[in-house]
Amino acid sequence: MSDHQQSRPERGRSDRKRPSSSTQRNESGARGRPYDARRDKPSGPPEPGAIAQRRLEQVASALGEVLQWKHPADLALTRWARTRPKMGSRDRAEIRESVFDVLRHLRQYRNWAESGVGPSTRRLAILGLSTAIGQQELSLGLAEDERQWLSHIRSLNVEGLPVGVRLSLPEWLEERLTQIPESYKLMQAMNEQALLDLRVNPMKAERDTVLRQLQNGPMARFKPVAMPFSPWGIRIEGRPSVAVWPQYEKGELEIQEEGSQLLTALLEPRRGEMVIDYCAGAGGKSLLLGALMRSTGRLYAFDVSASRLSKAKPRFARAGLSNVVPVVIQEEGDQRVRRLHGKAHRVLVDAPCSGLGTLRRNPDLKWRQHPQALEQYTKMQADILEQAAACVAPGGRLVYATCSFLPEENEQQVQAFLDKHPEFRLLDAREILKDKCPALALEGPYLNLRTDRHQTDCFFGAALERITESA
Ligand SMILES: C[S@@+](CC[C@H](N)C(=O)[O-])C[C@H]1O[C@@H](n2cnc3c(N)ncnc32)[C@H](O)[C@@H]1O
Repeated sequence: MSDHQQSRPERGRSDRKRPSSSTQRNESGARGRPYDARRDKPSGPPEPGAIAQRRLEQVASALGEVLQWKHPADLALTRWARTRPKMGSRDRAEIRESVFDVLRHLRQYRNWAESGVGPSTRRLAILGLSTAIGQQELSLGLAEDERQWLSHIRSLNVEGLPVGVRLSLPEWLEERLTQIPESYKLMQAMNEQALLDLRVNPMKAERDTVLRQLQNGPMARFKPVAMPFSPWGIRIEGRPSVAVWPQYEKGELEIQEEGSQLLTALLEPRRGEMVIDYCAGAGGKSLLLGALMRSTGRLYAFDVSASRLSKAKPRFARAGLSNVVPVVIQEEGDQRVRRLHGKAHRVLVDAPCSGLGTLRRNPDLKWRQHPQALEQYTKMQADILEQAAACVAPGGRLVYATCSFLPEENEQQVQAFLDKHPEFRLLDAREILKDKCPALALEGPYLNLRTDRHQTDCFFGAALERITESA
């Protein structure tokens, strides 16, 4: 289940300043202090390739953990790293980048890994690490046959491979992509790393003021720029710890993907209204909703998960929001939900979904999702939409959203709802967003964001209005 959050930022390649292979590094990659790969011997110059060898072993070990698919890749990596406290942030970043590269290209890499000798996880690790640190640096730590194998693989022309292998798609997903226009371009874009998206808190700061501060201070090295569409968004390169930036600590800045910002804008909450974020999770969208309401009125943050909601509470406080009421609700028949029937001006349903629109950040979802899970999601989405819609007041707005590109989770879901509920009508997202996001080009009445066209995660949003009271 995806929660639409950006996973911990990955370090962009442009951010990497790699020491030359002859430079000595300690285990965390810092220059100057010699790293002793033999550990129990006195400190001295590393043996040639010792660093690359050790890194390769680490990547293979981390992959062994992640490829069991017991947990999302981010969590599996965090657990794996927890048992290796001596690793520095640079070690972790390089290992993560290598593992994620393997996850993005798993089908293609498995295809290549069938050739060569030794354990296949090691060959996958070689391919991932060669992307992360470069073939030349890695070669120092390889045996001669591995070096030859890697050179051979990297010289092959991927254009000759079947599409599903070239793009590393599971077969079930490859089949479903036939429903989606220009799906090749879409999936190519989804195999790229995403940059890191930030959002200014409109209650506390102006986007351009914060942007100037970042561009003129030490954060300038992350190349902050205004987002193309979101009026609150700033995009940066690299993987800095934004949580220690003063603007973040003051609640002026949040991490939020641009697509998620635009979805929130589709609800257009106003001061003094009663608004429900029906699947609030850790509060990613509630934060912007509350700020757009200028902390007035009442914003109910509902979720069935107490642990997710508990993560949202400190974020609301940091953002200076006092209008949010977090409520852990029951999946069905919740009395507190019933009491709000027909009362809310705006309701957002940020539904649980396959999360396939976030493959840039969560490439493991390709391998962890499956058609049976999709059936469960679509059923759950229809049920939640039904319950949330009951809370919308006459003339009120309902926004249904997912971070998926699959029609069965998106347009088809909305169409089925509209067929059943003539008291709702579809609004045109282009009309709603045209003043706030003048550069945003949409092809129909839905907010249909695609990574290849909008450089955001794939988000879907439909704005509906209740035109008469339901019977
Ligand atoms: C896509 S995530 C929400 C992400 C969140 N809106 C954000 O921006 O951070 C979907 C959420 O729906 C919640 N959920 C699942 N079933 C639900 C139900 N029946 N009613 C309300 N929330 C539900 C999940 O716990 C999860 O937090």
